[in-house]
Amino acid sequence: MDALSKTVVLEISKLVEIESKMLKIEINRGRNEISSLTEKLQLMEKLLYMQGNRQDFTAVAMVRDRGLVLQPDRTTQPAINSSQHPGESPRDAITSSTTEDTNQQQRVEPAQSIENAVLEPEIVIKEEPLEEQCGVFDNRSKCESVNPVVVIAPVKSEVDLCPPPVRQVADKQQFRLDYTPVLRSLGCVTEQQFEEILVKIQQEVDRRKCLDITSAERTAAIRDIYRPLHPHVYHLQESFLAPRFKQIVEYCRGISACEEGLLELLDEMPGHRVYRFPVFEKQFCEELLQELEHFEKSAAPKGRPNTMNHYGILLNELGFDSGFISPLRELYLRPITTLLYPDCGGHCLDSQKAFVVKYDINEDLDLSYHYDNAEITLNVSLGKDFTEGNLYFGNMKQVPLSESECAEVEHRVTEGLLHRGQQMHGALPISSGQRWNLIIWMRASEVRNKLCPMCQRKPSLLEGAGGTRGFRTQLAMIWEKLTKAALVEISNIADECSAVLHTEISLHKTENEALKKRCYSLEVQLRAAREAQSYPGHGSSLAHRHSADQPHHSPEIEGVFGKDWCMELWRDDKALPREKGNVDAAAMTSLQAQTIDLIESDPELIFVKEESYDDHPIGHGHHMPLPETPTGAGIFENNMLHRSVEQQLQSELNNFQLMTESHSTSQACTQAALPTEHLIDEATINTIDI
Ligand SMILES: O=C(O)CCC(=O)C(=O)O
Ligand SMILES: [Fe+2]
Repeated sequence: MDALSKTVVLEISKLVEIESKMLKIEINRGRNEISSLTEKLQLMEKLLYMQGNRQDFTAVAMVRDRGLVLQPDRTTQPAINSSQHPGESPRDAITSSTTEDTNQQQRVEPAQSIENAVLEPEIVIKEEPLEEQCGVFDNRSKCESVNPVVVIAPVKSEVDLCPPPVRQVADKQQFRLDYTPVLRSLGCVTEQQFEEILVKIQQEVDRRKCLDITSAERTAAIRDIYRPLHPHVYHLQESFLAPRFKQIVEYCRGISACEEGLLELLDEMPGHRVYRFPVFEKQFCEELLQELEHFEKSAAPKGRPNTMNHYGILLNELGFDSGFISPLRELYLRPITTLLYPDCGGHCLDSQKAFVVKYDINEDLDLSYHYDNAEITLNVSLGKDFTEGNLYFGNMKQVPLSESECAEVEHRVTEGLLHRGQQMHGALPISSGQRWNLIIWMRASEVRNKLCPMCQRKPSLLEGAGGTRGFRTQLAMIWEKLTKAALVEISNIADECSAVLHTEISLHKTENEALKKRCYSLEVQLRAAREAQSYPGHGSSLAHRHSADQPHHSPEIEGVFGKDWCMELWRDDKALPREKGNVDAAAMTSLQAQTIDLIESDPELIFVKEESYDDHPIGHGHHMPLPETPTGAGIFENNMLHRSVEQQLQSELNNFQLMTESHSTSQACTQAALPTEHLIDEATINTIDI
């Protein structure tokens, strides 16, 4: 197993080494390209600014999460229904979902109209790891169209200029063809201006390419630097969850659960498929906020939650994913989304991007109209003492803005709003306090592998940085190698073990054979001794020889195995435990019993004893057939066997008594006169007749 661990370490080190080399290359390349693209972007900003002030439309470059969001002012985004009701304020166009919401609506100050909304141009760039921008469809793979989607559109006629793939951005001619009309309309007319834009775009592309690396670096730094205030909030517990939420989930887990039944348990925004329900307990929200504020104040590095929110926290970098967000998605949210959104991958959500967004009077106040890079989004309000800041929802992104009708939804602390990621929505400005929200963008690779939700194309997946294969794939290969190595190692160990066992078995066999012979020999001597007893004149020499050759302690057969004869092993004393001092006498009794038994009955009885030698079990095929014994066939139990031998000895002695009385003198004289060696020889061929 030690060799195995070494292989693991070796393989993983190799993998990490390759991975880091690839990352370094990527970093360098990205750094070089960033500077040139930055300039281009600046120029583009200028152009758009000029254009925004000059023309009566909003230059909205909606990036569809992975591209540039160029919007002159964020307050222009809630220009809800403005096209349908010219002159009406965006907020007037919002329809409320509940009575409470209606009251809320009446209290709201009218927002700026589109006409007066064009203030400062703003470039909002989605800041997510590249793989989250457009089609991370499996580990390390990315949708090929990774460059920003430049969607430059007046509000009333959104124009989506699909992006050329990265390679083509480098192809100036192609870019010119694709973008010249729009850029011209925005005031980009000279060759120099055009060049500058190209540089900026390229820089943005490259910046995005590095995002996963910088995120990994931040994650590592946070792990090193940051000490949590409430470590327990990182691990999802049932006690964090609102009782009603648990009931809803319980219902969804039931086999008879259906959408209609579920809808009775939720607040629904009619026609929008937006649902509201309690998610967390108030106390948990407070503790989570304390933890997040503690992190905010710490020296740990922080990334922007996305391209649109400037303030907030990426929960994966802080370490919330594995212990909190993933189980929340898998165990609690998926049963709900399975019933509510089977058509949007609600049944197969398999990853997420989770973050917290923060709104404050001196920071972000609201969030522009947008859609998410998600199949389903859960947005939970965490607090803190804010007023206003409701959400509003329009149609799915495919529906032209001019045809969209929006509705405002009150967002209450501890409650969640569940909606399709591709449904257009935004957050209205807060008027006081802070507003913190937990956002979980839930994704289904099954869905996005077919159609990228950001560029609406079938994604052609690219290998991510880190070699030709994804990290997981490589890890799987290492695992396979390890399994094979383990198999070989384990087989070797098994082979060794069985070889030892086989050797031991054959040793035992040899030992048994020798012991058998020895038993016969002793038996012969015993017999001679008996006869000497009956015929004192002839037997004295044999009796003497017996006592000299076979002392009454364990005999040794050094010539056979170079080890002591072990009577205990042979006889298996487990069933008849004895004090050490009694062993020798008992051994001899038993030996005598066996010796006679060998002659009286089938010698194979000896092998039955060996089988009960359970410290060295004999494998299949080595079992000896059980003889029919006077005490019954196949008795393995040691003391039973021992008793049977004793009984046999007793009967043997009785027989012997009878025989000595009835034997003729001549017979006895002939036997007694035989030399001992000859007797032994005869005994070994098992032909002694008594
Ligand atoms: O601020 C909010 O509640 C909306 C956040 C949101 O829609 C998003 O992050 O995708
Ligand atoms: Fe959103």
